[in-house]
Amino acid sequence: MRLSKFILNNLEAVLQEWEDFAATLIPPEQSLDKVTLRDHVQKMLEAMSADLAKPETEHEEIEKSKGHDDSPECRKTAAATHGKERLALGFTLDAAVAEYRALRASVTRLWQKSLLNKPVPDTAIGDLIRFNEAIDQSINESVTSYSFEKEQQMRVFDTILSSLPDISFTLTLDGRFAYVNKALIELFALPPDKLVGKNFIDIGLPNGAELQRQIDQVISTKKELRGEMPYTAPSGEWGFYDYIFVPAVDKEGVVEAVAGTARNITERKAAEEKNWQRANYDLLTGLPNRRLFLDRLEQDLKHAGRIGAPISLLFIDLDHFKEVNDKFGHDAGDLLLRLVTARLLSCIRDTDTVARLSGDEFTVILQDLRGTEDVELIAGKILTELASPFPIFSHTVHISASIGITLSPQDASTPDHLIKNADQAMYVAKKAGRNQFSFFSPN
Ligand SMILES: Nc1nc2c(ncn2[C@@H]2O[C@H](COP(=O)(O)OP(=O)(O)OP(=O)(O)O)[C@@H](O)[C@H]2O)c(=O)[nH]1
Repeated sequence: MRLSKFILNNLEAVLQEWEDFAATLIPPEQSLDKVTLRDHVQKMLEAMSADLAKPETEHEEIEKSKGHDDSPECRKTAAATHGKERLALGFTLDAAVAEYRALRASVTRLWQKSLLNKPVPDTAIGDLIRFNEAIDQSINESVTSYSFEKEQQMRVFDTILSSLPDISFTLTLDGRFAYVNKALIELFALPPDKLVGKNFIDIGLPNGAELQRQIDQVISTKKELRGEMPYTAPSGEWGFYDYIFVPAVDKEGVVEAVAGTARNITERKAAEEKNWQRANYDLLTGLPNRRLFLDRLEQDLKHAGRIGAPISLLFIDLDHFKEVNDKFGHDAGDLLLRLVTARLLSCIRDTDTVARLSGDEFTVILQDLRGTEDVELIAGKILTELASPFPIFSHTVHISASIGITLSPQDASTPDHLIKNADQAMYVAKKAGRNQFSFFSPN
């Protein structure tokens, strides 16, 4: 019997044998238990048999020996459909090719079995060679259509990612770019061939080594990682970016690549910074407001507690400030508050804090004090500074201040307690005639 006839007569047996054998070659998750998968292989076998049944012309034989494929369109179509379909079903290229290995082995084995103890027809060897050639050509067709389809998918994928303003890329396991989208190409101002195959250090990112370490971490932990970084583009444009590295894990749970996206968040950052400034600083004087002052006081108390150093809190209230507003107007009062701020800042060190609590109330936190003499010295300096005349518009304005002083840990060690003490001491100074300081006393 000719091989072509044998295949058609034993189609079911061949398909069953192929299915069993292919199942041993193909990873379990790429299972062959779908009827359509079987149908395509059946179509391919039918096409191959039809091809084998026709005598091969001398021209075809010569063309085949040159590696050219003159085989009928129906076989080519069946093989191409096979490649396309396997890709759509998530088969690896290896698994798709393994199916052909199984098909070749199954047909050969069953045919040899059928010839056992029977005279081997003269045409047997020739048929087997042609069958093998048909299998090789089908593999070729299938692989070509698989790769073409994959490339097309990549192009669609690239078109989508490149239409986004966000940066997208994939990295190999050693942190080299494998794919880069248009936004990344434009940001780095480098053509794709200068990016692909390079890592973050190669392309000169200042924090390249840190990014590389983060990629290693994503691979070892299999967990995504987010970060933020500033970047100055070759165009000179500065920006702030947030990024995320995500591990791409295969079906066995092995990380095969790292995908990354990054977004320019410069405007969002600026808005956040502005909001933070608004929430923590006084608009008129630029000094920390009550909220930031409380935060600083808490931090300073913790630090002082750790190193065992005393700190001091001064509560400063301007004397008769209302009169300035009443006499020279609110704008003059505002200007005076700004000038007072500058003078207060000139009396303290950079590590100390001056804050505006409200209206004409200011606080000062003094750190690293050697003793109360230091505090007296600074409080005295503040009184002198504020008592000096202020040029406000075309006027010369005279004011003074009353200062209450409390010490930590001597008087108290919590922010609330200290503020209460300093406020109380300030009233004592006011009552005593203003333009003076007073230390807190529990009595
Ligand atoms: N110009 C200006 N005035 C303010 C501002 N905030 C509060 N004030 C005014 O500051 C004044 C504070 O007055 P007080 O502290 O009550 O009184 P004082 O005149 O300083 O009197 P003593 O503290 O008793 O010496 C009020 O008249 C408020 O309206 C501000 O931002 N700008």
